[in-house]
Amino acid sequence: MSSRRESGVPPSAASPVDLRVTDVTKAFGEVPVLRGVSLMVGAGGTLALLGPSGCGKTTLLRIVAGLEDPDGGTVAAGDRVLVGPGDRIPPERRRVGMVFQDWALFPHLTVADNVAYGLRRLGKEKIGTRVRDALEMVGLSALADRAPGTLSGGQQQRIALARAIAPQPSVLLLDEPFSNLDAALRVRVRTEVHQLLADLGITTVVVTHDQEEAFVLAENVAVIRDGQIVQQGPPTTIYARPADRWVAEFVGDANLVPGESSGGAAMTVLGRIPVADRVSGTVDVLVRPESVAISPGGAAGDAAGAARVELVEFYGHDTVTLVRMENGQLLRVRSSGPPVAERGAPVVVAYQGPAAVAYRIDA
Ligand SMILES: Nc1ncnc2c1ncn2[C@@H]1O[C@H](COP(=O)(O)OP(=O)(O)OP(=O)(O)O)[C@@H](O)[C@H]1O
Repeated sequence: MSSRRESGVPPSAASPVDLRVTDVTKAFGEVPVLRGVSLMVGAGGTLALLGPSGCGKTTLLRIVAGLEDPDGGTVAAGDRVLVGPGDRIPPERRRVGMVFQDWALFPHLTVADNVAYGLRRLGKEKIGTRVRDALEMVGLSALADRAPGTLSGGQQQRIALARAIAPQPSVLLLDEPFSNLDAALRVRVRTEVHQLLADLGITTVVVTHDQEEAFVLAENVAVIRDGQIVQQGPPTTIYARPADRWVAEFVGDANLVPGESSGGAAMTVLGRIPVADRVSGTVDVLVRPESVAISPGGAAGDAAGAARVELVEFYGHDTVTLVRMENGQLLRVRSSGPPVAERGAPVVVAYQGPAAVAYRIDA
């Protein structure tokens, strides 16, 4: 896909604004769906709203877009309150563009007419320019006269994006943008969209249930569970220091290794593991699979780290080895390159990461 940098297409005319969602609540009937959600996206930044199915992500996007009204709380973009006590800007005047999960393209309209859909209040000439710019931006100028049904999934996805950016919104919302694409296409289209977002510099919220997608696309991630934000921060922080066990397991492979912690270290079946924040007492230590070194051969006597290989998964770029420790605990170990030991072989494993996060058992 040609990008703005390559094509010379001008950036969105609207200057970036920040987006602030403050204490938003929403219930459908008696069922609370959003329970005091607050988040901030810096001007021109990208935030991924990451959570499991049914936790309220789409509802929040629809509230920002104005397709749904909150029961309480405020949504503001720059100096404009989009919705809040006593304020409500109608959807068409919010300058918020949305790409729906199913793309919602009109099958009976051409690609160009789909992209022009949100521009009806502009003059004919301006509409033509905006449509051309938007299609050029997503690299699909040649397809302007086609019907959406004759395009590939990846192309339809880009048309939906072009339609959302053509009105030059201040805020762009993407709801599960790649869920309609098969696995092979998804990674390529994701990179294209990532490049486009970087070029556009529009304040963007991407909704996803896919941790990898959230981490790749956004410089900030808000993790949502049961209608509440449980953690917000850069992907590296969320991965390394998850707020609780649930987040730890939701954002990647997690071994939770029991131990006794005091004085900044926990004694575990893997030996001594340095622990962050001097958490003490009976704990679960978060050990990411790549923080475990594995070597073939048996451990001397009853030394810590003795294990046996239960399963080997070779991924090409790396290998995940499932090992069973002598106390029965199963551990996932990720090492670069090919497998180091076969199923059933004795191995020795050792912790090799930075100070680990520990969760108190009674917490
Ligand atoms: N208009 C509505 N009327 C009644 N219930 C609704 C309505 N819209 C959403 N819900 C319910 O609210 C909850 C949250 O839905 P929402 O679509 O926001 O979740 P989500 O996190 O986006 O999930 P998914 O990824 O599966 O789309 C769900 O239980 C859903 O059934």
